[in-house]
Amino acid sequence: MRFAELVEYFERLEATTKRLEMFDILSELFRACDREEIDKVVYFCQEQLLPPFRGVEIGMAEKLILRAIARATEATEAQVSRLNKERGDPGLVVEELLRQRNARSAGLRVSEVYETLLRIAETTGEGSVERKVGMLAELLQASSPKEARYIARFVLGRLRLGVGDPTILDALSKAVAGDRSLRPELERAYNLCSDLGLVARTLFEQGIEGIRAFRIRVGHPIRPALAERLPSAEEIVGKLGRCAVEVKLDGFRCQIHKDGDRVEIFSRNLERTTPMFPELIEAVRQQIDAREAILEGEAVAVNEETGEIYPFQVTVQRKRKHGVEEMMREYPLVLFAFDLLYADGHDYTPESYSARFEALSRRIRPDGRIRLVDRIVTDDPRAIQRFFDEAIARGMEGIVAKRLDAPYQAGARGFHWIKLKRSYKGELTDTIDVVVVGYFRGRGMRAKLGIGALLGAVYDPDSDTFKTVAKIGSGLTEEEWVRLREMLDAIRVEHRPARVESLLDADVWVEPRYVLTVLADEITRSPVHTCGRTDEEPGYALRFPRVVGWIREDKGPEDATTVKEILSMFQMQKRVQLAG
Ligand SMILES: Nc1ncnc2c1ncn2[C@@H]1O[C@H](COP(=O)(O)OP(=O)(O)OP(=O)(O)O)[C@@H](O)[C@H]1O
Repeated sequence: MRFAELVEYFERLEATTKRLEMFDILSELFRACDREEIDKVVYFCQEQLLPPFRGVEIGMAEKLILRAIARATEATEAQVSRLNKERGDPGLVVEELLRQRNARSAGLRVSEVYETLLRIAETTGEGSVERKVGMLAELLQASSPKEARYIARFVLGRLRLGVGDPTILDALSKAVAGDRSLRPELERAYNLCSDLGLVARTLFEQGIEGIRAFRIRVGHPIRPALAERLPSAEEIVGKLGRCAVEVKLDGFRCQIHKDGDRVEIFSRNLERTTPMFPELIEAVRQQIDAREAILEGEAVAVNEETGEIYPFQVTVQRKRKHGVEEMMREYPLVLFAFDLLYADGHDYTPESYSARFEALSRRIRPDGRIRLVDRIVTDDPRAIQRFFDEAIARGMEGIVAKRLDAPYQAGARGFHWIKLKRSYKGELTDTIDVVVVGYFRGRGMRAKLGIGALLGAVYDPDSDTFKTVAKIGSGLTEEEWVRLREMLDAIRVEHRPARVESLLDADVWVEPRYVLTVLADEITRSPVHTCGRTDEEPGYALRFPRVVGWIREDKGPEDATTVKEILSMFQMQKRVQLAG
């Protein structure tokens, strides 16, 4: 496929405000692809060169892109920079400048553009900045004005097509089978490898048989299993019967892949975090009794003298402050392992929790930074309550109860795992993670800041859409409001994104990207929000929502709380209110 053709599809995707239309455009696009390029086209749609766990980034700041534009268009850097200030989009700048020169495309193919961009990303070391600029300038020079617009935006990370992974899965299914029937099988494969390009290419090369034959592999992160909620120990036993109850630690979720001496660690949202945890890498080499293994656990800072687990604020410094080396000396981490997914050719994911935990305990050699998570196995709600109270007293977040006979459910939130957290008096028993989809300018004092309230949405994986649930106007300091507004302005979009369903009209719409944790008093029925709304019934809203903390870096928009979770929290709240 020619890149010019792909760009036509990008333009159509950008223009649509309807999710279904987006689905149709994508399936048409995929149908037009051949097997050599389908993975690349999928990556372009996801606005990446490779899945995030591969850790490949183009690594060019706006300044360098402007320099490449100047070189490609033979304008001066000052001219380019001035024009960029006016337009606010280097994509439009390069388009305009090339148009003035009557530039024509050299007939670039999708794979050529992709490979050049990958080469730019892989260029490192001395003199790499200049080489990157040179390669990009050459690519832009070979482009038509419109092609250059999208290349520049892609390199900047500002393509903003607003396409979600489930929509891509649906569209792949439609492109091959004519309908959405293949989605569950494609999704299963995706959950096992976290690489949509690979799934697409396998589908195009080997058909659905290839997808069915998909197995987990060391080095490819598996999309993590997630927990549901219930409000009490009684309800947990009611649902699971005899179950395992583990402490819920508040640190970094780590999925560890061991291949001989090579060890990789992936975060909850499947980014490669290996460099953050040198002491755990070493511990894996020493303590894990397997040549190849995939295991999961939570890494937390532990006070070696008292054995106490530090609060999250201490653990998280590993990410924010100083160098890793220094933090490692000051607050070394311990990994509390809770699951084994794979070991030496054996896929444990279809096996029961009991079998997996037993195998996990056999594979960990004692005396090191890798330990088994604390747990009990019981069918007595009082024992669970006691374990829970002790966990809270030790500063833990709560507990996670696990169904003994459940397989590992990659990429799914289900009642195989149930979390119970400390409840805040008079408030919901859990916080809610909303995606910011827009903001309102506000009145009075707030108008001065340029932002008065956020429009927060939750995620609906079935339709791959974001549905509004709250207007949030408190919880941040003035400085934080201003900082957030600046961050939102950088991702603003012209019209309501196609995947956002809203009855409210935000003053500024933004690409759904940032997730904030919100505390609220309760969930109420509301006619103004689209979360849970049907033709006959009003939606749901958060009462007195306020932001706690800051943007959740470990969560992408699709990791926000889901519509289904809001509905079940609403039911839980009714039961708790009745009981109280
Ligand atoms: N023993 C444990 N078993 C499973 N997960 C645990 C355990 N201890 C801590 N965790 C953490 O709890 C998370 C599971 O809770 P949940 O499914 O709600 O994910 P989440 O959306 O990140 O939730 P939260 O915002 O509550 O951390 C896991 O991602 C993991 O990081």
